[in-house]
Amino acid sequence: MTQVILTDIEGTTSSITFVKDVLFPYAHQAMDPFIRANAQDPQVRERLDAVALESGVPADDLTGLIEVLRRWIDEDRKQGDLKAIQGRIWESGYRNGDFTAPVYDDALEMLRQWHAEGVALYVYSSGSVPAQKLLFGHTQAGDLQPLFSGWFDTDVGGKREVSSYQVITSAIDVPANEILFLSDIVAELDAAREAGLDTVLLDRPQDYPTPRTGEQCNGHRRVTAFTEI
Ligand SMILES: CSCCC(=O)C(=O)COP(=O)(O)O
Ligand SMILES: [Mg+2]
Repeated sequence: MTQVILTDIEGTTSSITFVKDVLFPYAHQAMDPFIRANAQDPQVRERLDAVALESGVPADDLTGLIEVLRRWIDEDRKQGDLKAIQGRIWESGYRNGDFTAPVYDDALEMLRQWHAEGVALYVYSSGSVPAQKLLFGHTQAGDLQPLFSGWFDTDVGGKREVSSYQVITSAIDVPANEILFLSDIVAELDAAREAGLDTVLLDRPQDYPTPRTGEQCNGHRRVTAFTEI
């Protein structure tokens, strides 16, 4: 019996185009002024030091660090320090009303229904927890944060690592087979299944115009909307 639903965001509750065509370009454009204005903020400085260590760029070379962060955005790197900095940048975008977050109508309907039925809802995304809260706090349907019982990002590990789902299962404190993980990425579902979670593949035509069938689904149940779950 499913007690908990753990959901991905990009390609699952919300469109890939919102992330790739709105959020990432916004962070790319604002990266330079944000870093120059906030490099002395201890939380930002800590992230920049980590980026310096990983990239080999000197920690005092702001221009070089900005270049690395922008390149990582272009490469869609799921890197924790980049994600934390992106979250800080998006904060002003949401607060200024530069954009709101689209959540698919079927996802909205079912998240509300599951919550009303007593199913505990959690998020697991590569986006930082603050970025997840901003997204669900600024949707076209208003603030959806109260629907969720908890949030996980790559602080628990990468989304393709089995151990990440073991950490999440322990944190939620529910047997793994009573947690249903929803994602558009088969490799993430493979890792979750190996940790004992139930899985469903979101294969939305808006995000994946060529349906993934047979072997490509690797045994995960495939749906095109939350209403089919
Ligand atoms: C929290 S919104 C930003 C999404 C993001 O940065 C990202 O990389 C999406 O990853 P997901 O794990 O939700 O597919
Ligand atoms: Mg995804």
